[in-house]
Amino acid sequence: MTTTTRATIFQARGITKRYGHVTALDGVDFDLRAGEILAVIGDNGAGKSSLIKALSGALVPDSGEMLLDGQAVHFKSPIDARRYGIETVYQDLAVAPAMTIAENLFLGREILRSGFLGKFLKVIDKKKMLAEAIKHMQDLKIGIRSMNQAVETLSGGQRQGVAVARSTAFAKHVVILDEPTAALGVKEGNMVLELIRRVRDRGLSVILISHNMPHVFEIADRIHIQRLGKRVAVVDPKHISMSDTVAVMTGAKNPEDLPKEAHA
Ligand SMILES: Nc1ncnc2c1ncn2[C@@H]1O[C@H](COP(=O)(O)OP(=O)(O)OP(=O)(O)O)[C@@H](O)[C@H]1O
Repeated sequence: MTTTTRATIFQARGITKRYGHVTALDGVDFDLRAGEILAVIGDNGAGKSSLIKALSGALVPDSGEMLLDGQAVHFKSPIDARRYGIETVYQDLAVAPAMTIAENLFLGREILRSGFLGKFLKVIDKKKMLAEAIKHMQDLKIGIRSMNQAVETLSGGQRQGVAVARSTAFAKHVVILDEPTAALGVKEGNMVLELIRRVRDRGLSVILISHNMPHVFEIADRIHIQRLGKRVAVVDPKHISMSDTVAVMTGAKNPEDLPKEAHA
């Protein structure tokens, strides 16, 4: 199925967020289709983080609406968004460095089993968590020698892999990745791009915030361009050049002047 024929699964309409006299989001619209990688790009201050925070429940907009599978949703916290199968990996990763990979994968969502004192006293089922962690990491082809390794002993790319694996283990619909390759070298960045493709190929939709235009062009099915708190265009990276995309992003080019096929 091509990305143009896919159903829209997550939508936002007219989202507005003001911080005092600063309008971070100025009636922004957003559409994510099933099984696509949608990149969100924009200059500093364009409102990318604010948009992602609204979509992931980390920020409650002043106005506007969000629809998941056509149903209105109101997220008051990231926990609400997670309940609907939307998981976010922030740039600072929030992995627990001293804990093992398996423990990190299930952090805050540990698998429990009945303890010796009967069904009323639950204990953490380490064996099951380890088995599921191994399976999940293998499914995503993340090569790690031991799941019992502390995360602080991993490379940057491997840590990013653990954070992505954790989000995809629990996401039913959407994975939001905030600058997942920003701190990585070329090889590790490519490894993470490959991982993102695998996540998409498993049927999840991915929102990717990135400043790295070559990465965006390599991996995105469509690109949402954010400017001054609004969505100014959604473009098809197969039918637009990187320089025209940047020109729209910075305001040097009017999106209406793009050829028809550049719009997605
Ligand atoms: N908590 C806040 N308090 C006040 N102003 C804020 C706050 N968060 C964001 N802003 C302002 O809102 C606008 C949009 O910020 P946002 O962080 O969403 O943009 P961005 O596109 O993610 O930028 P960057 O690429 O620099 O991270 C900016 O002008 C920013 O200064």
